[in-house]
Amino acid sequence: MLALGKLLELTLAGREPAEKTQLTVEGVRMRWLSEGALEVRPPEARDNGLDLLLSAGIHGNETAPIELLDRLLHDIARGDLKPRARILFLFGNPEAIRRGERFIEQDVNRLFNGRHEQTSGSEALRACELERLAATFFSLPDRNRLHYDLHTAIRGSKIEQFALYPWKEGRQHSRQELARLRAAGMEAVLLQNKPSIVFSSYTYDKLDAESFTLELGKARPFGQNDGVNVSLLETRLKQIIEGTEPPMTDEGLDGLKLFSVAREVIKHSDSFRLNLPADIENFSELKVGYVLAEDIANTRWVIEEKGARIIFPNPKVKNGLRAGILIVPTTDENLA
Ligand SMILES: O=C(O)CCC(=O)N[C@@H](CCC(=O)O)C(=O)O
Ligand SMILES: [Zn+2]
Repeated sequence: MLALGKLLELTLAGREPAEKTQLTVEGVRMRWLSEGALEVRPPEARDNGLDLLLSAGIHGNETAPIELLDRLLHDIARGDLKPRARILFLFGNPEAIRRGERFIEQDVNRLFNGRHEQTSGSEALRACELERLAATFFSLPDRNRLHYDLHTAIRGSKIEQFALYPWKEGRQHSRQELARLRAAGMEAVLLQNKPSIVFSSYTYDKLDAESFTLELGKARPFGQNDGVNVSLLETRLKQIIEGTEPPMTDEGLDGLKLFSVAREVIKHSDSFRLNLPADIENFSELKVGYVLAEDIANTRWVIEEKGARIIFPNPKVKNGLRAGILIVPTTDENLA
């Protein structure tokens, strides 16, 4: 296997490779760009015009997606997987990955779309570098752009695998992309309805990619991910990479559940209290009238929406950040 296939090993050891560019026997070029960043380019004659960004480890303790990208890279470096797409592999927060922590000082996934400029520290610099790497990668004209930012969740979930689809004024969510996600094993998609500061929102909003955050199960340490079944996603990614994806039928989206954001619950102060059991699962339903949270100056978050469910409840976030998302079921009538 080519040494650059060991991007994860290099990243975990904090090392730069001696050789920055290597070629497989089939002429696939692997190029190390920066810590945790590697570009794969097929020979020109095989290139099918897709630019695919695969990122993981934006949160350092979310190891199943990192292991998945590591397997894909090994297959490419051995010549077992023969790309027809250009690919950028990114391990988002190398220092947090080495320490097995979600982040060190600041959550990198709250520092995109301008946020890193309002703060300082190594994670702000990394978010800036990730934006630059993504922008350079997606700068070639007339190509299809796709970004999957892979995550696992802090808690268990009534729906294990789901995607979050960013929003941009004047742009419609794509039914074709939802069909692709369904084929990749996603059971639900959350359609955003306002701008956001996460990585997938940056590539969707600023770089015109079709972009998604994918949640694949519960976060566990390296080597303990047997409970996270990524086989459908892995198969689909290999097909996307090799240009062998079976045609997608988009009718009915095969039972894919769609949700939209009703409200983001923002923690405003240290007085914030979330009235949920510590072990509550994502997608748990909340009854109308339920007092979900309380904050400074007697402010209360009361459930008003019928069929509301909670995802990513987390009272430990910093003040000013999202402490949960209230979602409601929606239909496919506004898809492009
Ligand atoms: O389990 C949790 O509370 C968080 C899991 C996670 O890291 N999710 C992403 C979602 C990003 C998005 O909103 O698209 C995050 O919170 O950064
Ligand atoms: Zn995450």
